[in-house]
Amino acid sequence: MGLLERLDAGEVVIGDGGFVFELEKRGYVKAGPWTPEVCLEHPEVVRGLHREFLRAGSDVMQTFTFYASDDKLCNRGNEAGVKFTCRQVNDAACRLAHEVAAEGDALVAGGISQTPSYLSGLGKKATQAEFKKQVDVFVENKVDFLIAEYFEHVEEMEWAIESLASSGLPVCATMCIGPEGDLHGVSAGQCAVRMARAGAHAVGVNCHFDPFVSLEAVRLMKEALAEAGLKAHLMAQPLAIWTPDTKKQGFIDQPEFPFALEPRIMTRWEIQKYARQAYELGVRYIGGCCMFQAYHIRAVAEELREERGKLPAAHQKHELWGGGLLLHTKPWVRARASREYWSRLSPATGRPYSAALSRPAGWGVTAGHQELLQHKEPTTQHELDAVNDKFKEAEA
Ligand code: MET
Ligand SMILES: [Zn+2]
Repeated sequence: MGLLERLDAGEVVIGDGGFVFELEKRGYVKAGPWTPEVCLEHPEVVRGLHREFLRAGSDVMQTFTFYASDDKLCNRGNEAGVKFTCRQVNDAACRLAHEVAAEGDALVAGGISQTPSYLSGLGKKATQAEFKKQVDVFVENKVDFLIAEYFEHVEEMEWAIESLASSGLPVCATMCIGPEGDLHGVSAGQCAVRMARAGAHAVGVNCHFDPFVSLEAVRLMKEALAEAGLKAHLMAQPLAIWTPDTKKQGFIDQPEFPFALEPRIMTRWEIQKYARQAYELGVRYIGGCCMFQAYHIRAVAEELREERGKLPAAHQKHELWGGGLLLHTKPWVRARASREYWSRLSPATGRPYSAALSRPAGWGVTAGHQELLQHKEPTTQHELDAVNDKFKEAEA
């Protein structure tokens, strides 16, 4: 069954988790450019990560094509100075996703994301030309559906949806926004309305915020869609870290981004709560983004086992609510084999004197950088340009 048949029948579709952050940690993606050359450089690593998510219960193998538009990939050669084209990266990514999807009953989704062309103000034609190159490869590779994800300006998202819809394939659209809406001041609700009107079959959010903040944004989207009399499936692929303290741009604005976020990682039990709340809100495409690992996806599949009527292969090594601990040698650990225990536990950070909320280190940076670290996040291209100018001054 295809994506829309599954969603129209009210089934839960479980997405995958984070590739770009995970592979950065493993040493295959560079933070900064965040591009997915690894699909060609170390295909076995990408294949292995797809397999982990499949085993954990993902119904979708999403091509690792984040930031894989030509305008983003150009001048991003690997250490050997070899450059890969959009066509090469997207084609390799499609093959890897297909290969693993065939090992289960998974769907393959081709994914596109925001482009430098849009941010540099090159306009609709140039931006869509970038999307089209990716879509052509997805269509040739016969993916099952398409996802436009990680857009923070609804205008670019509309252009992306238009490009994807021209393929005739089902289109999912998630913006990396929270309840405050996009970076142009468009509310979350209006973003959903505009995504649905542009032709998206499923709309929602991905990345940038924690599962609970993200669901708040999806709730606003749901209300606005109902008010506008529009029908679209709801989708959520949030971070697997806590971001109760973020501003408009989510975890990008946290001082810990991107190299010190580990203390914020959610437990599997917290992700189970997310899965339940997402389901109750009516979200039927439930997955994850950055920091979401296979055990988090397994937690989604386990929480929704009755609704789905099945459990994933990885469940063989994980009994519900820590049941496997009954085989532990120590009786006080055996006593933890219960829902009562894990659903009520409040974990510590383990860091002496650690705080719940963060503060950037203030030493070792220039006055110019110091000012940048305190910046109020830009919400328009004009403001972003001004901050970039300041950055250049600070560097000079
Ligand atoms: C920064 S968002 C990245 C989304 C993409 N699907 C990934 O997992 O890598
Ligand atoms: Zn992400």
